[in-house]
Amino acid sequence: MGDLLEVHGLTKRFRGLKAVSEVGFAVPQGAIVALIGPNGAGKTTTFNLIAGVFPPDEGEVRLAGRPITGLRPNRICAAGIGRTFQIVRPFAGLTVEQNVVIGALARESRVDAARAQAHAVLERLGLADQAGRMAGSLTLPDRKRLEVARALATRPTLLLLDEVLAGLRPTEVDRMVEVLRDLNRRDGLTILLIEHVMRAVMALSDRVVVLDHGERIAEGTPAEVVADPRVIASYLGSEAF
Ligand SMILES: Nc1ncnc2c1ncn2[C@@H]1O[C@H](COP(=O)(O)OP(=O)(O)OP(=O)(O)O)[C@@H](O)[C@H]1O
Repeated sequence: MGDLLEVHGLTKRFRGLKAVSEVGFAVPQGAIVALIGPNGAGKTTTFNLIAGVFPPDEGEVRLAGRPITGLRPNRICAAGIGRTFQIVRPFAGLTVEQNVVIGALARESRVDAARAQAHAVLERLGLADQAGRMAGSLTLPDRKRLEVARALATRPTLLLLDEVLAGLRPTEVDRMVEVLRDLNRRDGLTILLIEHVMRAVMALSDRVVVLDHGERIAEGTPAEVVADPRVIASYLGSEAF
């Protein structure tokens, strides 16, 4: 199968600092690809460039062969890219269900259809029994699942996940890994994830792209990447995994 997402020569500078420098990689249709690297490597900036938070200084992003570079976030969402944020920010004063309905309304103008879509997603993520709770009262693992639910409710073909496993206990990590694997295998959802939890990266990813100081320093299967001396020196050597 072809590539769903293609990133070519992406560059972004912040006041002279090259946060992302000529980064290129592809996410094949139906694959799970991980973006890893030390703090400040440019991972979230790369997500922001893909999701249209700001345009790149140079480079191109294509979704299913169509250029989407520099489009606004709502257009990128409509094109089929859903994302979560590193800092989980649900509308705390709204219920879990209302939060997910808002996600669904990004792609669906009828409220009843958005509500049905929200229910399906909550069911899928095991959050249906929490639908009436205030989002602000959820535990961290449930807030993380709500964040995934909000992104999924936009009916993406490509899901961008920014550290959805951070702060979870090992059993909670395993549960989320199962949810993501199921979304990928059963629904054919293509996933690009930023993750520091290497156990999950190894378990989930078909391919891994490694960034350091804004540059792509390695790419390969999980086994290839963890054996790469450059990756060990810049990142894995300092990670407990
Ligand atoms: N909006 C911004 N304005 C100025 N500098 C920024 C901005 N966003 C990111 N940076 C800088 O760009 C570099 C890359 O940051 P980025 O957040 O993309 O890294 P990261 O790999 O996601 O790191 P982490 O694992 O800590 O989330 C850092 O030096 C950061 O300080």
